[in-house]
Amino acid sequence: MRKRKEDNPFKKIPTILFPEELMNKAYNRAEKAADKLRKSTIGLSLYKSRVIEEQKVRTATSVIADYLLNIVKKTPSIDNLNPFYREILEILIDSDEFKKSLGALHWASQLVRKLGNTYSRKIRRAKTPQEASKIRREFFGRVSSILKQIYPNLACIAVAREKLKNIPTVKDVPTVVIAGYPNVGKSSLLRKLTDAKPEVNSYPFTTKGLNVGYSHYGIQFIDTPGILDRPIYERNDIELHAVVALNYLADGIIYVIDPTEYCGYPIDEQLNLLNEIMETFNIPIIVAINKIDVDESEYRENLEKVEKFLREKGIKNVVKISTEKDINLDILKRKVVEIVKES
Ligand SMILES: Nc1nc2c(ncn2[C@@H]2O[C@H](COP(=O)(O)OP(=O)(O)OP(=O)(O)O)[C@@H](O)[C@H]2O)c(=O)[nH]1
Repeated sequence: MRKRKEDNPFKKIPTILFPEELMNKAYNRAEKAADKLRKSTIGLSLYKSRVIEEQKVRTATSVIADYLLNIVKKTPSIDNLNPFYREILEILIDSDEFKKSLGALHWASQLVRKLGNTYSRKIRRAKTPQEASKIRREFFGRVSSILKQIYPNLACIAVAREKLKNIPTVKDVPTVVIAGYPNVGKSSLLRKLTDAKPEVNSYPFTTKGLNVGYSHYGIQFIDTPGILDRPIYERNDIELHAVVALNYLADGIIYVIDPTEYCGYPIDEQLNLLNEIMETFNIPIIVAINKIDVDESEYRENLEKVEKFLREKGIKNVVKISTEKDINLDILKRKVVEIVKES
């Protein structure tokens, strides 16, 4: 599966309670349950205290074991994760530690349940109310030390949750990524292709944020400052993961070229990056030659270079545009819809 098919799966991870908070929750619930029984149970004091202490143990067991198991169940399994999100996860957290931590929570949940059964049985055999209460205290002590043992694992999941839950949900709609050197006109183009003001989302990909815009014809456009705007071989590990993530996400790429070089980047560098992107992504590319409102005599030589390059590479999806003067943007939109349909 190449494309993401679900919303941000990390949003489902429940809030992580730390050992002390979880123990407090278990104590409180156990006390409440015991209170109810105190009022409703009649009988000799030994029988009554056994029933009450057992209730405390059982309530605490289910609070803690269910809570831990719920985290494990609601946390997406890395192996089944859509590749787009898996790449993001690799960027943000140590996935081995994440897996190990989930394993630890599962282990702790089962152990607490087992202890709950063992100690409940012990309480039923207690010879005095004091003994029943001592056994219950011992149970709480053991559970507390299990939770302390998994403290680093809870912390790992909590950190992962914080980092992952805010990844904006990139909608499950056809997606086109806009690439090109800085200042070639990518943000202007994004604004022209989409209806509302694009959302700027913080993304693990880049410190600059990721601009996402939606069009009325159902396509999502993403501008990726900091990622596809200079040579890919200069990328660090994190950014390489980001490139891979984009590869999973995109149905098409618009590569914006500024032949006027007003952007500050020579045309040769712009063509090199286009070449790299074509080699890295196995996705249809449209080349948008921007700023053609500028007098052609200023950049004719560059334009010829671009056209020669495109001919040699066999790139046919090419549109000369001006985002500023709205030239040929309709043709570009039609091409976008075509390549997305094909993809
Ligand atoms: N003449 C002309 N200038 C344009 C055109 N499109 C964009 N520009 C100008 O180019 C500059 C850069 O435009 P942006 O849209 O910010 O470029 P960008 O690629 O998003 O830049 P970064 O966000 O830095 O990556 C701005 O000064 C725009 O006004 C165009 O069609 N014609």
